[in-house]
Amino acid sequence: MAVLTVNNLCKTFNVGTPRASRVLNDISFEVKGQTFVSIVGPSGCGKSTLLNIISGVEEHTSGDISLTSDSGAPARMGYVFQDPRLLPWRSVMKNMMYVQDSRDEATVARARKYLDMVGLTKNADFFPGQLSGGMQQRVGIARAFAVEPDLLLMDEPFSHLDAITARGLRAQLQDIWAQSKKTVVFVTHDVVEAVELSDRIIVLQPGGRIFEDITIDLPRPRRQSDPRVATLQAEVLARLETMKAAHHMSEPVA
Ligand SMILES: Nc1ncnc2c1ncn2[C@@H]1O[C@H](COP(=O)(O)OP(=O)(O)OP(=O)(O)O)[C@@H](O)[C@H]1O
Repeated sequence: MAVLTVNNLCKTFNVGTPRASRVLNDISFEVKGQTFVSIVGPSGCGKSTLLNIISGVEEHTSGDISLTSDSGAPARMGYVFQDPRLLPWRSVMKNMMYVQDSRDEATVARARKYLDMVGLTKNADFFPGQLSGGMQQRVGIARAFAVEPDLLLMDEPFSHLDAITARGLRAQLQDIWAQSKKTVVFVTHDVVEAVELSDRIIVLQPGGRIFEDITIDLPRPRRQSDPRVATLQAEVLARLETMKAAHHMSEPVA
C-alpha cells in the first residue's frame, strides 16, 4: 500500500507578484510502505521544497498529497535534518524521549533499543555538548526511528559530516533500516549515497520536474567495496550527467 501519494504537485513562490517563481512542476509519484526512496538533483531544483511540502511546513500551490497509515489513524511523520537539533540542556536519553507522546515502559524500551542500534547506550546520560557531531547525528537518527513513524523524512542528514563519519553513519542507517523497515523519503545531493541506501531514486531536474524514477535492485547491505554498487553508482551518475548536458549546466550535478 502507498504510504505517500503525490499527484500533479506544483509550487510557485510569491504567487501574484513580479517575483513569482515556479519551483515544482507537475510532480507525481507514490511511495509504498517499507521502501527507502531518495530524491536527488542539482542545487535549486526543489528537493527541500518538496520535502517541506510533504512535511506540511510549506503549502503547495496545486495538486494533491496524501499520507496513509496502516492503522487508519493519522499518519505519523519523523524528521532528520542536516543538523541534529538536540536540546543542549537535556541528556541524550531525555532528547530521545522529548519527541515521544508517552513515557510508558514500552516507549522507554524502544528509545533505548534505537540508541543501542546506533551504538550510544553508554552515552545515554551525556549532554549533546559532550558528543562529536557524528554522535549527535546518530542520536538524531535514533530519535526519529524511535517514534516509529509511518513516514520518515530525512533532509541531507550527512551533509555536515566529514566523509569518513558520513560513510560510517550510512552503514549504520542501512542496518537500522533493515531491522525497522520504516518508509523513508531521503533528500540528498549525493548519488553515491542514494544508490547505497535506496530502493528507488527520483531524479529532479531544473524547473522542478521529475527527470527519472530509477529502481535500485541490489542486495543489502550495500557496501562501497561491492563492485555492483560502484557500477550502478557510475551508471546513475552518467544519467545525471546526461540531464545536466540537456540543461546546459556547467556545475556538478551531484
Ligand atoms: N521561501 C521561499 N521563497 C522564494 N523562493 C524560495 C523559497 N524557498 C526556496 N525558494 C527557491 O526555490 C528553489 C528551490 O529551492 P530548494 O531549497 O527547494 O532547492 P534544493 O533542490 O533543495 O536546493 P539545494 O540542493 O541547494 O538545497 C530555489 O530557487 C530557491 O531559491
